[in-house]
Amino acid sequence: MATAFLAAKRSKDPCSQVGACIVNENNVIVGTGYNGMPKGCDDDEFPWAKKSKNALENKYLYVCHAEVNAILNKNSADVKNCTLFVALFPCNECAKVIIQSGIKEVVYISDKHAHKTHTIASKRMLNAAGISYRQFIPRQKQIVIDFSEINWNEMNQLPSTPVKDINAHTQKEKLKEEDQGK
Ligand SMILES: Nc1ccn([C@H]2C[C@H](O)[C@@H](COP(=O)(O)O)O2)c(=O)n1
Ligand SMILES: [Zn+2]
Repeated sequence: MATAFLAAKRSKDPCSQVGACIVNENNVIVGTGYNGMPKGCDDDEFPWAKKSKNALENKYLYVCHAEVNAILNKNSADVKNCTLFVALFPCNECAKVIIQSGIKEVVYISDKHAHKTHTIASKRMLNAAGISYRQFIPRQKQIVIDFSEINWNEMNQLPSTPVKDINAHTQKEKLKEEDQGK
């Protein structure tokens, strides 16, 4: 699920960044995706509005949902018997693709649109197709990714000297020694 949330960070949707991650029966990741405009449809040019009176100026007619992108991005022959992790419960259009792709389980975090017809239709299809779904309740609310952590010293939790700096230091010492005629 964390991988799904990480994928979501790439979405240009200013309102809802949704990510999805598919794993196979051995829990190996076979695809990730996030909500975005189709290839060739510039994420910076197509509209991200929600409530324009002109439907053509809203995102909904254009955006590819995270679940569909994850399925299309698969790096395996197929996604049969795989599990899909997704932040939001899949809509009816995604449910159709999920069913046809052979995914056997959906794990989601939020079902905030449970009352809406697209979710009710989605559940009706998933139930009929025998695809199980369950809510994921995270044990921890946050995971922090700290890129500087790799340079931290295990013993005292102080940043250790990055390799680049060690080299710079050694080079400085060498130049000093040369200057001193050593
Ligand atoms: N399961 C879902 C649900 C929604 N999305 C995408 C589609 C839109 O880009 C956005 C929803 O927009 P909102 O009406 O919340 O502003 O999330 C998805 O990819 N997967
Ligand atoms: Zn959808």
